[in-house]
Amino acid sequence: MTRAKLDKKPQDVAAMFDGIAENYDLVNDVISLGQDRVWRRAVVDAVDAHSGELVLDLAAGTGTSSESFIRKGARVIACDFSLGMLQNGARRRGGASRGGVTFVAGDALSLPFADETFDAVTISFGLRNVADVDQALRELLRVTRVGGRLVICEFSHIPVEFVDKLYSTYLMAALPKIAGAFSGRSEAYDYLSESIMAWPDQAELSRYLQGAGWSRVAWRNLTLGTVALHRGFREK
Ligand SMILES: C[S@@+](CC[C@H](N)C(=O)[O-])C[C@H]1O[C@@H](n2cnc3c(N)ncnc32)[C@H](O)[C@@H]1O
Repeated sequence: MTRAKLDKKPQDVAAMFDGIAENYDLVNDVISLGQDRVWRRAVVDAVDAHSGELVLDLAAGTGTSSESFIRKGARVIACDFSLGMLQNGARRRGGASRGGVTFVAGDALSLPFADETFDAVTISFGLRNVADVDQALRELLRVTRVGGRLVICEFSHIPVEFVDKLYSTYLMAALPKIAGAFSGRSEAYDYLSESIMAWPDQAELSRYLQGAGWSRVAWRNLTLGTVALHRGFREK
């Protein structure tokens, strides 16, 4: 099976997600001990989508991160470049455009949308996988209307060093084995652990957002900082 490496070649990343699409949501529940549902609720609250708004859920995968927005009356475009993930999500929902969620194939580095299309843009557990984070943040800014907002949900780092070290041990030693038992694809979860450990911390990611043109950037930690929500606004 193809597994991505830290150079995050797009074809490797897309093929890896194609390979784990079938059990993707189940494995998330298992390895996060159900915390993924808490994180998703926090994203929905942070995006705070209103009825009639158009939301881009980038790197949406099977669309699990997209679903909750429609309950608030917004329409959602769930965009991803893994056709395996998109097809799995569309199959489960009975179509590629059903009940307010529309699946669209697209690359975060060159989004297939016009300037200022969306009221809000969000990306959950996707930004860490793109080959050029700065370009993805600039693309997200381009497709957001002036006054619109961005919410990023991504694995991050526990601010207490010895607890972070313990967590790293779990990531490297246990997580790929547990995920492998449920998915049969432990290599993909080796990549997950490695990419989390190599990912910038909360303050550094904030600087990336500011550098890409996002304003009023802030973050907050979830589950001790294993996950962080970053927020920004497009002001001009
Ligand atoms: C860990 S999954 C997250 C899926 C979903 N957002 C969730 O929270 O369950 C990461 C997703 O990012 C997608 N992805 C990675 N790089 C991408 C890119 N350059 N353009 C579009 N999607 C990308 C992958 O195909 C994969 O579906």
